Amino acid sequence: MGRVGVLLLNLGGPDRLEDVGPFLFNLFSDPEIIRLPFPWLQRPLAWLISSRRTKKSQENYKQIGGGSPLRRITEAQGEALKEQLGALGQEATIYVGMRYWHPYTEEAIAKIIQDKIEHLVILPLYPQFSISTSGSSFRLLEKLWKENTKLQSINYTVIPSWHKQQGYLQAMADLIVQELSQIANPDEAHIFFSAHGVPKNYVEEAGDPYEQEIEECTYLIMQTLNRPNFYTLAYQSRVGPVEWLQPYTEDAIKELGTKGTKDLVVVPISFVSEHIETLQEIDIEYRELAEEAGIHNFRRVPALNTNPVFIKALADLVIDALEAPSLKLSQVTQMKKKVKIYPPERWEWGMTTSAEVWNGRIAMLGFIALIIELVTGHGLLHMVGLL
Ligand SMILES: C=CC1=C(C)c2cc3[nH]c(cc4nc(cc5[nH]c(cc1n2)c(C)c5CCC(=O)O)C(CCC(=O)O)=C4C)c(C)c3C=C
Ligand SMILES: [Fe+2]
Ligand SMILES: [Fe+2]
Repeated sequence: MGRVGVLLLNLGGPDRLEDVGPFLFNLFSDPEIIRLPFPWLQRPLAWLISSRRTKKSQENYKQIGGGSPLRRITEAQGEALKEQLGALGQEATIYVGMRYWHPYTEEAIAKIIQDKIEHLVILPLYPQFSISTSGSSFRLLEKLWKENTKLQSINYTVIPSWHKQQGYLQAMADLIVQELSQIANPDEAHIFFSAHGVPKNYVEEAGDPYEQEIEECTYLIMQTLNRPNFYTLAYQSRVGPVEWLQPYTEDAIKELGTKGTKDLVVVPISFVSEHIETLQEIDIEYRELAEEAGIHNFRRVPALNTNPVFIKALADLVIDALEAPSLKLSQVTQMKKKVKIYPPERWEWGMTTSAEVWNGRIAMLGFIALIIELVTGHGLLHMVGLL
């Protein structure tokens, strides 16, 4: 085999407080994050939402040391993966491609071309597929591939999602056991899986498999754990006024408090690194909420980061992918399309009735907000709770 590369895909996060605004602008400029019927509206709306959200978001980043640890952790995962692959007899160069901040996916691709990589494995660091995460990165890569003939000669394969991978499930179960072992009555503790949410219409209209993969994954972790504890799955980090996947984490915590739960072990499920939503949202906001609800023993299972069992799982995924027939970016989108998932036309043009309604609402909101903002200096989006 010739030169082998692994491209790790991730979201990216602002390294410093002054990066928060431009990071948010990049995020909201992505049509997979905010769906609009008119592409020309995307950037003005992204500008509006990001500039109104920056201050609040910066306050949160301040609470975790003034920036996201995501770059540092993802790069450490890359180094550990390289070492593990080497130990298994597979030399490879690892590249990190972030969607919304440095090092950008485009930068990683430029290095891959420069290094004359011949075999490439594309591995998103999201165990479960969502249109808004891995889907967005695949979209971007598809575009880069179409534009560049040098990329077209690389023999590459995509790993769409890996939420059932044995080593990954084991690593998650191990971390939960470690946390439970610190509680006086471990069997009494309630295990609380908190997944990052997505708007409900992603699943119900666009056919995003995210909810199903999260549910399967949670179930399989509980099976691997093989303990008698009760468990709950809920969704965190809702943004904006529309309905997201339910139950919401805050509601579920309050309800458990009302029912008399005393020991809660929170497991972040949709992301493999510490980031703002584990360090700030769970550790600070949800902890406070739990305390108020009478849950006095609130614990959070750490993210996988460079956990050796997890890194071995990633290495196994890469080795299996190199041995299996290759899966192309277009095949992933086609494959999902067949089962009414990830339909590009529908996605771009909003052909379903309710997507139309939602697109219309957003467009209208954008227009009105832009005008009100210009005239009064006060944002409408702020009033409706989007910011
Ligand atoms: C699997 C994980 C994630 C999904 C699904 C996801 C969807 C999603 N996110 C937003 C809006 C925002 N996300 C933000 C930060 C952020 N999101 C994820 C992961 C998922 N997002 C991570 C790991 C991070 C943090 C990175 C870091 O800095 O540590 C933010 C910015 C932070 C803030 O202002 O709150 C926004 C905004 C939407 C709208 C969405 C689905 C459509
Ligand atoms: Fe997000
Ligand atoms: Fe988020």
